[in-house]
Amino acid sequence: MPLEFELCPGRMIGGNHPCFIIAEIGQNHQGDIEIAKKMIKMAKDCGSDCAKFQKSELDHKFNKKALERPYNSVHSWGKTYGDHKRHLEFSHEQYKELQKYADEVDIFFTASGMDEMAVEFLHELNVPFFKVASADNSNFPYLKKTAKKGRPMVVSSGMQNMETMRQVYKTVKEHNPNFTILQCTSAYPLEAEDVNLRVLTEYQKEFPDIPIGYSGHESGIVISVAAVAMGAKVVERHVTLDKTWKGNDHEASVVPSELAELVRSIRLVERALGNGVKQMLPCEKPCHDKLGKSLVAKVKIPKGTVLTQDMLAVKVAEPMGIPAENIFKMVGKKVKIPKGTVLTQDMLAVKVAEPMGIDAEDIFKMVGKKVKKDVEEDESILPEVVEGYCKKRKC
Ligand SMILES: CC(=O)N[C@H](C=O)[C@@H](O)[C@H](O)[C@H](O)COP(=O)(O)O
Ligand SMILES: C=C(OP(=O)(O)O)C(=O)O
Repeated sequence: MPLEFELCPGRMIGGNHPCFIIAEIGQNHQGDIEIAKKMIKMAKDCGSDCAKFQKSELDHKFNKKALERPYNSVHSWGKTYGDHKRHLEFSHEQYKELQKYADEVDIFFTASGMDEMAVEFLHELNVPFFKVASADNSNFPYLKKTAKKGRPMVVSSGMQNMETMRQVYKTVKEHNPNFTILQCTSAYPLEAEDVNLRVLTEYQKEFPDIPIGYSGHESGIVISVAAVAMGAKVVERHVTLDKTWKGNDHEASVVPSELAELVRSIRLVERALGNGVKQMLPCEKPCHDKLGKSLVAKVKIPKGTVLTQDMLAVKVAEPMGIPAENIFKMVGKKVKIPKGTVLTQDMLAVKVAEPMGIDAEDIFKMVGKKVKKDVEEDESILPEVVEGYCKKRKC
């Protein structure tokens, strides 16, 4: 059983706990705090566990030239990348307001700290856990500092290979046992061929003592649901109010109806995953009673016969006999008279018996009568065992 830990106050993840679903609002709020609040409410209404943002201290995340680089994309909110990012970045005060709002709405609130200074701020803000965005999974000084703060961590693994992820695991583990690694491919939107859900299985082998999860950027919800079937204990998806809005992530996001369906589907799949113990369940009884196969005699089998396989057939039988799967165990066994058998003369013998059974002189009267309980070979046939047999001459 992979490790489980408390990711948010009162909310465990891993093991058999429900998958933790993160609605990644990211920068899909268009730089508008009212839209951001609407999205927090929407995340809650759709059943997600957490509303997440992206917090950067832009002068720490980017160098000067990177902020000055022209950003000519249709998704740009400014002439330079710096202008674009400044438009989308909420201030500390706005973060406090959003956190308060999330608290009122009753949904966990956090953000990825996109640089060390942002992590400092989020630590002061007392977020329940730190999200490490893919761009920081190779930022080892950041990982070490963040891990040392002692809050649980969700570490994404986009743009990375296994060797570096092993290093990430070791680095975080050294300072903090409570973290999860998410399989992620950083492309927007992500094609199915590039999702690589099997990495989840590899992660679980490589890192058996932490829960694993999935951060998806594909269109639709099916792949994220499949990730849960493959063992993801955390699922993160970008959310939007409109996929056609300006912004790099909207197309790879889910709209409210999809988010609600994603949550429902994940909860359904969780119910369906079960405990892995293969057994016939009580709910299968009606089907088994109607169509379950059992052993029937292919030929007349007199009492005392040693069974061979060619005497037996497998059928839907009324009443149901010995379960079909026991056919090979039956071979070599001697036949007794089972309950309900109509007696024939060759099933009966006359002996000095203990206890004394039906009088020997009644042997012919027995033929054609049914036995009410199983009679073993050589067992006395008592009057009460034979249906309609009356010991007294008068009946
Ligand atoms: C790798 C990473 O950080 N990815 C984030 C999370 O998935 C994204 O939301 C980016 O912030 C976003 O795609 C950037 O778009 P633009 O460059 O238009 O601001
Ligand atoms: C970029 C982020 O996430 P991911 O790498 O999982 O897409 C993020 O959380 O800000």
